[in-house]
Amino acid sequence: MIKVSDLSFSYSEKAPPVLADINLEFDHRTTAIIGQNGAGKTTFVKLLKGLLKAKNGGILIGDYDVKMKTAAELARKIGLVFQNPNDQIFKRTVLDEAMFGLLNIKMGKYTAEKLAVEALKMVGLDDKMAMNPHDLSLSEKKLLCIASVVAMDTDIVIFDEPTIAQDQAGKETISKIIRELKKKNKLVMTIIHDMDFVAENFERTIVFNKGKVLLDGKTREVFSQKEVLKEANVEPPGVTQLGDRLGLKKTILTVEEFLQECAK
Ligand SMILES: Nc1ncnc2c1ncn2[C@@H]1O[C@H](COP(=O)(O)OP(=O)(O)OP(=O)(O)O)[C@@H](O)[C@H]1O
Repeated sequence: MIKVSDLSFSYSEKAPPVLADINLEFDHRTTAIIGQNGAGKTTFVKLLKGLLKAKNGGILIGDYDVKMKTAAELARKIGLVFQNPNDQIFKRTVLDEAMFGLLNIKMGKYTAEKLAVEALKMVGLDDKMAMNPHDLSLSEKKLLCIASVVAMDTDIVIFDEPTIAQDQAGKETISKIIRELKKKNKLVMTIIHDMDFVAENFERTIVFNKGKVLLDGKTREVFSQKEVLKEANVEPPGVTQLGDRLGLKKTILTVEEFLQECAK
């Protein structure tokens, strides 16, 4: 679905590369990209979305060469939910905000409204459609941003730190959205520091360290490699560490798994 070949990137001629020789392929597995601050995750995602252009290397999304496509063309293929909702929201009502991207790609008003309402239902904001987005809580603003991207029905949806400002109910809503998008055969990716959420929701995990891929594999396998993770200053989820300290053989990803293993 996405093929990244020999991708390198620097913000300026003189600066050292932020990303160096990245080769990755993405299929339909839900995929988390993790790594400490400054590892290059956001830069990578901006390159996928065409917000930055790389001089070296290539990115193919299906048969699209990202370098050759306009922002509008890429908007139909790949959606990005920003970390900070205030960077994304600017319309006067929740419904207008959710419709904005669709109208921007010249969709008819009737269809745009239908898709936007469906997406707002998915995130549980359909009873707040007439409200000003700025009167929503931070958690609701984030859900609105998710709805605006989901409404676009892109093949790829990327969440930048989806769980920030979410309480447990908000996190569960986001987990449900991820599952529904996967059911629709979308590629769901995230860049994230919340390891518990990664363990619970993502099949594949890629660890970036200093602009390179340090680990890439099934989430359980990645979190089992605690010594390598240390190199990237990444701590496995709390429940994984607890299971390890108690000497459990299996790498534990969720509280349910922990309880099951302890009951054996
Ligand atoms: N616009 C920019 N101009 C110059 N350097 C930048 C710019 N944006 C990011 N950088 C630098 O590029 C490197 C990678 O940053 P990036 O934001 O991609 O990392 P990250 O892994 O997403 O970090 P975080 O987890 O903090 O979001 C950092 O050293 C950062 O300071």
